[in-house]
Amino acid sequence: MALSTERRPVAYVTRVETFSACHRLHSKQLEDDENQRIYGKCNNPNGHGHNYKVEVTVRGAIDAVTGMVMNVTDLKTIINKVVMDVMDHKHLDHDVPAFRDSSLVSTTENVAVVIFNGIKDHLPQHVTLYEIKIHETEKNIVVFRGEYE
Ligand SMILES: Nc1nc2c(c(=O)[nH]1)N=C([C@H](O)[C@H](O)COP(=O)(O)OP(=O)(O)OP(=O)(O)O)CN2
Ligand SMILES: [Zn+2]
Repeated sequence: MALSTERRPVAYVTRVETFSACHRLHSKQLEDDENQRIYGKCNNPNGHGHNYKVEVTVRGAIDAVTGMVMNVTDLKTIINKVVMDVMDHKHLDHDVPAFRDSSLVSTTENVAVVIFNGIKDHLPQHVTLYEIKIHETEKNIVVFRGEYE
């Protein structure tokens, strides 16, 4: 059987979800006064809440038969499992194992990394996770693309 040499177009597909959660910016590796100095009002002992918007973008070749990189319905199922079931209406520091059981501070940067690492292994083999973008507020937005230095 001859292999096709035709190149397939590559596309980026994004699914957006929102979830509500509360948290406190507080490092277990710092003294209380240092936490207060660095995080200010976000170090409030009783925490504060956000309506997070998370954008999950995958990259892959468009399948010539289905016309899809991957079915967005399947992406929705993965996001529900990794993000919504775990983080929605939760206290990130007390309820989410990635923060509760570690010294990770629940900054939006770290929320993005946790979501990225949770989603990447659930994707079909031919698809890669390109980017997690989180809007913590309308003004505070973080992108993680799986990069390390
Ligand atoms: N690099 C980061 N800095 C800050 C983070 C973060 O995740 N990464 N998070 C916070 C706090 O969680 C805080 O809730 C942000 O609130 P705030 O700055 O008050 O939010 P707004 O910008 O929307 O509100 P303004 O009233 O316009 O200041 C802080 N820093
Ligand atoms: Zn906050």
